Parts: sequence; C-alpha cells; structure tokens
Amino acid sequence: MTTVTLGPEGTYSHRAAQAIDDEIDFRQSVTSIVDAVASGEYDRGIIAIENSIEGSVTESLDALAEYDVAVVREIVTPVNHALLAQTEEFETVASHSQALAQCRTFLEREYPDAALEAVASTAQGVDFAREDPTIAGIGHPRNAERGDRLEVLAEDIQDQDSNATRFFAIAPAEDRSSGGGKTSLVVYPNANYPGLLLELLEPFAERDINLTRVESRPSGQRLGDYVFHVDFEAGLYESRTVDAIEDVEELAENGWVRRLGSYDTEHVVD
Ligand SMILES: O=C(O)C(=O)C[C@]1(C(=O)O)C=C[C@@H](O)C=C1
Repeated sequence: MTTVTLGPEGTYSHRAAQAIDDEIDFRQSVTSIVDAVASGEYDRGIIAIENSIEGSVTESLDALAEYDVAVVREIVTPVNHALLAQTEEFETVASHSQALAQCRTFLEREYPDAALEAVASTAQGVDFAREDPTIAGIGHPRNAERGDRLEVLAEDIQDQDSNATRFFAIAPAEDRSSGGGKTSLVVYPNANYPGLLLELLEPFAERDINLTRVESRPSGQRLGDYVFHVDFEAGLYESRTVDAIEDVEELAENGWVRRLGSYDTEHVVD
C-alpha cells in the first residue's frame, strides 16, 4: 500500500500519514492528493480537514464534494508549532496559511514588521528558511533536525495551548465502508427556502444521532447556494442512519447526497 499526502517531508500531514503507512509519497496540494486517490493511482491519501483554532481546510472540503472518494479513517493530532530560522534577523515568515493563522497573535506581538507569506505547506516554508537567512518557517520543531542551519527560535507559538488538526484518510470509492463509529456526508440540496437547513438536520435529531459538524461551502453555481458537509456519530451499517439518509435524499431530490463512508477515529500523540 502507498499513501499520498501533502509534502515535502516533515508536514503535519506527513506525521498523520505515518499512523497508517510506511510508504508515503508527496504532492503539493490537497486537490492533487484527492485526484490521485480518486483515479486509483494511490490506495490511501491523508488530507487535513479541520483545525481547532482556524476551522475548516476549505480546499479539502471542496475536493471531497468534487471527487468520488471514500473516507476510511479519521486521525486527530496535536499541532504544536515552532518558529524556525537561521538567525533572528529574518524578514519574512513563510508557512501554510493555516499555520500562519494559528500563530497570528504570536507573530503580531513578537514580529510585527515581518512579512507573512503563504506557501504550499509548513515543511515547504521550513525548506525555504533553510535556503535563505531572510526567511523563517513555522512548523513542527523536529523539522530543525532534518538538514542543517536551522535554529528553533520559539516553541508552542500557536494562539491556544491546545491546538489539534483533524485529518481524513481517503481511499478509492470502492473501499467505502459502512462500519465505524462516525460517518460523513456531503449534501447538495439545490434548493433555497425558509427552513431547508432545519429540515435537513431533523432526520438526525429524530433518530437521536449526534451531529459532530455541519459546514456550508459555496456550491460555486450561484451566490447564496450551498453544499453542506455533515459528520455524525453513527455508522452507515445502522438502520437509523439508513433511514435518516433516505429522508435527506428526499429533501435533496433536485441535488445529490454523497456518502463519504463510515470510519473510526485514531488519536496520534506525536
Ligand atoms: O502544512 C502542513 O504541515 C500540513 O500538513 C497542512 C496543515 C493544514 O492544512 O491545516 C495541517 C496541519 C496544520 O493545521 C497546519 C497545516
């Protein structure tokens, strides 16, 4: 089995991927990872979904709405960022947009004059810092051990002590499972009337199914038109889930409902 995730080596996605596989390849964007798994090029992919400080990784949600893939596991890891550079005299901080946002307060307080540059991943920002003394990266502190020339200037610089990111392990659609404690759906009702969202959620409340997340993303079709991402604590194997989804499908008869699959959660500590 080979797993594809966001590279280069040393990203948080890479750390999460190591929880499921030893053979890991890298891509530069979430969309290209989902595309590579949907086409069958890889057996598994790891993508970040949501962070406890910054919220959703919107590129991941949009890719899950666009490509037919299965979610087969959820991996939750702590995210403790360090500031890495060759010297204190840097001018630019380069990191993933999520990491820059998670460290906003620290950066404004300690380095108000530094320019912030969003790059493809935390590890890519760290690689830039390794090549250029005017650049600092934000990433996992162990990135300082890869190669040379980097100092850990500060640790635990995220805005909250407890910072965690949720990742999905994705697989080709035929690997979709109905077993597991959680399930994710993507629903496009293609409708807009008072009470629509309430009606979409009622089938779960009526069956005592606990929702863990509801997120709306623009459908891209027109302003005010949304795709809903719904996660809940029940498996597709359960009859209450089957019944709830049947109701949702009726409400979305002019749109579509995608079952991403059922899965269990794994907490990876380091
Ligand atoms: O850049 C990385 O290291 C990633 O794995 C991406 C990512 C993300 O997309 O949120 C993963 C975890 C952290 O929240 C910061 C960045």
